[in-house]
Amino acid sequence: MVNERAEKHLEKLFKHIPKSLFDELPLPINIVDENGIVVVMNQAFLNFYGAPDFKNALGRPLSEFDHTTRLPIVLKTGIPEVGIPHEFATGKMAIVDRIPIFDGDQVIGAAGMVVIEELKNHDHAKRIRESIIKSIRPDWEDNTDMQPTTGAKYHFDHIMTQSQLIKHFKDRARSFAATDLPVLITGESGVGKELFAQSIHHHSDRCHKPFVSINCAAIPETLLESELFGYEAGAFTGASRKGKLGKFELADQGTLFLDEIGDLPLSMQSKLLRVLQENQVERIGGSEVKSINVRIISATNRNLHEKIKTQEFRSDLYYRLNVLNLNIPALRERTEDIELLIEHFSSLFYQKTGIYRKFSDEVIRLLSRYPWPGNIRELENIVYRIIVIAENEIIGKELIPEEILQDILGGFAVSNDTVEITSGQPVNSLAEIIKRIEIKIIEDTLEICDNNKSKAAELLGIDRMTLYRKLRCKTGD
Ligand SMILES: Nc1ncnc2c1ncn2[C@@H]1O[C@H](COP(=O)(O)OP(=O)(O)OP(=O)(O)O)[C@@H](O)[C@H]1O
Repeated sequence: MVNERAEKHLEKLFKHIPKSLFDELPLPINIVDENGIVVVMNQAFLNFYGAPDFKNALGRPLSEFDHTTRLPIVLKTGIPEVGIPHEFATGKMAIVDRIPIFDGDQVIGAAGMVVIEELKNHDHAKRIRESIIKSIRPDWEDNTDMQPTTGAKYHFDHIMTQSQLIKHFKDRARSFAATDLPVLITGESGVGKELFAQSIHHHSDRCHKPFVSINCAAIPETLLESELFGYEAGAFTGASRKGKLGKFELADQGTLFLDEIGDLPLSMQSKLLRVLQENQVERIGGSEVKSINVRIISATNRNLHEKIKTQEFRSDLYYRLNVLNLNIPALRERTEDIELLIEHFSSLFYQKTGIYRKFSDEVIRLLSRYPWPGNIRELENIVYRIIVIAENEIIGKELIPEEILQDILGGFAVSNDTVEITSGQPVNSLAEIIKRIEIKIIEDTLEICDNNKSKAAELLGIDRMTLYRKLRCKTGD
């Protein structure tokens, strides 16, 4: 279906593609104009989306029909988003591309495409996708994982590590994948719990069935029940006329990932427990009970033992979820992975944008001292943040964000690993140990500040004379 208003956009973008082709094209695609109004929506898209009403979106703002769409954002930024996992308003997950359409340097529209598995066997559609992406990014190479229909994008090869401990956890998780038992993954925020959950699903017999995830902390308590169990038409005021499938039904035969399970309100805990015990769900407002076959993987960064003690988490639910367990260590407990991950994220950035940057050894050494409270997610963000502002190919320490540098310095006082107090000289007293630690901190700060003593003194919150005095103590002057 091609709206008349689309003509001028399509002329520009698809010079070589006859417009009549859109409807036969097995590549789900929709195109919006500069105002976010839908100008193209092909049959493959409607089939994929599975909501027949969606064809009414033609000529209307896409966001009215699907609040999850990011095409309006791409219209604003003009930055293509290629091979990105996306959850549609229907709860369906897929890998999508969002490509801005330019007229000169002005964005005049954006195309959204869904990378369905069937494309693997359809050279023509694959080529069209490629030419659309290359129209905006000529050096792009396709390495998108075309397994979107399951909703899980990652598998064990995506878990980069040099740490023996993580390698051991990967082996353990592989053996968990061979079973159908519930797995509870614990660990601080950003350590890769979801990556492990998706990998287990991918490695299991359920890999061709859906992987559905729900973040129990992000959804308001009042909506959680309908999100999990669905509702019948007209079940409550404001409910959709057609009713809604819950995550359990969507995940039937596959895996349901209950993220942030430690934040699940108590009232929902008992309902969840009942479903897990009976393997049956009943939609809100419904009378029919439906049997479901779902493997549960849950994750939390909370201490569930503490929550059980304070009666915020039901122990019977805990035992049901925690049959198999993985406790993923924080990044600061596996600093040997930092360099590898920096290289990994730099190379991902290069693949996506063609921009190549190398982190100097000094920067890697400094970043390895940072405690990474947000773990790998924080490291990933910092790597991208630094690369985006870097003008030269080699990244030097001046690009490390100030707050990270401050933290590295603050960390010296508490971290034994960064201060060598047993370097061959006998230590006689606490005062001497403190003196050596102080000197080590001052030396490291000077290194960070390019030997600028005023700056180092300022960072350490001491005056310059004190800094000189302390350094003189070292040399015994
Ligand atoms: N070992 C790894 N190798 C490569 N990327 C990783 C690794 N571990 C985590 N990541 C990346 O770090 C980010 C955070 O991972 P993930 O979402 O799995 O963490 P999480 O523990 O589930 O976080 P949260 O508790 O906040 O939900 C993701 O972009 C993920 O791809």
